[in-house]
Amino acid sequence: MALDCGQVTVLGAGSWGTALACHLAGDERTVKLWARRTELIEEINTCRENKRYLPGIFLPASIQVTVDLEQALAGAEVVVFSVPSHTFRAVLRKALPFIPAGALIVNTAKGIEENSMQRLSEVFISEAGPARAKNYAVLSGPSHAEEVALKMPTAVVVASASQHTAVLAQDLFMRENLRVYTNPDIIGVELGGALKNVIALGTGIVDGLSGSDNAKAALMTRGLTEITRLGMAMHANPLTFAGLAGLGDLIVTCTSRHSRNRRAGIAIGRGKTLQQALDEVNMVVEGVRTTRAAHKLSATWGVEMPITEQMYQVLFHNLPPRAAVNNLMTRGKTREVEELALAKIKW
Ligand SMILES: NC(=O)c1ccc[n+]([C@@H]2O[C@H](COP(=O)([O-])OP(=O)(O)OC[C@H]3O[C@@H](n4cnc5c(N)ncnc54)[C@H](O)[C@@H]3O)[C@@H](O)[C@H]2O)c1
Ligand SMILES: O=P(O)(O)OC[C@H](O)CO
Repeated sequence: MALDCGQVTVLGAGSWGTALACHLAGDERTVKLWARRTELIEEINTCRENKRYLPGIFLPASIQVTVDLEQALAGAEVVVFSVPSHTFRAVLRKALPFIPAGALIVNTAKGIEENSMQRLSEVFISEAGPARAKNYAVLSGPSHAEEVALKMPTAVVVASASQHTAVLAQDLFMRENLRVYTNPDIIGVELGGALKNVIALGTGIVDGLSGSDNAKAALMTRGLTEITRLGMAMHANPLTFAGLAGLGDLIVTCTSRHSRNRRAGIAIGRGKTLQQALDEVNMVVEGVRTTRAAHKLSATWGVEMPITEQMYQVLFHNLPPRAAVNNLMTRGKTREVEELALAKIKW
């Protein structure tokens, strides 16, 4: 049952913002879509299509596109952020003066701010103040825009410091084709959504190198272990990583042809430089910045993250991918479940 609210404003007219605007349109409400580029407005107004970011999807007339942030946000009861995570602080800062008090804010970006190492809810609080945290939710999980736009069955999760806000966001997005769960663990949901991109770059590299299914399964499983280990140090609920924002998104991003992170990894595995891979994908590949942030977080929290370490060396220090694989395979022997004590399983 969709939330009965008036105007929704979506900030960011890339693949995800456009797909979510389409998803939310059509319930007798106005959806305003804020885009950065004027050319996109002309294209959408004439063709009702976002050809670069979501080709082949019809945008209903109830979606109004604008480049004017003040106009986009006037009267908004819900504001959905769908800008790349590294631009979130700047866009938020510009938007805040125009966001009506009490509006529900849903962030759909997946990343960790590189310099501050802040999760995006922390970025939000640092800009908007703690009083607004109760209106803030994050939406995450395995949800490629191309499939949501085609109404393919999808399940996602919303997390918020406030249960009331999480349920409002759940009601807003829930449809026959989109099942929405709530989770109080905002730390885990944010970390899962951001860190899976590092692993997806890695499985993409394996696809580019050899296509070994065994190696990809090992990377996904051990990747999830190190994400969970960092998450636990940062006070997330370990079970969140077994859910949609953890395992679910890891699976889709590591295996889908739609994944930009995986595609960038494939190009690197085939011998392209990082820059050549990014140029080839030509859309946001958040795993690159997230690898730097995760590398710093691993040092800050004193958590061992061997896959992240090797990805960091490949992306930023020209370590050949085959050498990275070899480094991972020849590490000292260890136990599978390091947190044995926590799991209360003892020999
Ligand atoms: N595409 C998906 O399937 C999907 C699914 C779930 C979550 N997300 C998340 O949504 C966020 C947006 O991803 P996307 O796939 O829509 O990206 P995209 O590459 O398709 O589009 C990025 C959009 O952001 C705009 N942009 C770039 N820099 C900007 C800036 N400084 N200010 C304002 N706008 C700027 C671009 O013009 C473009 O419209 C990311 O954090 C991503 O992880 C994406
Ligand atoms: O295309 P990717 O690799 O950035 O992944 C997009 C979404 O995070 C999938 O849920």
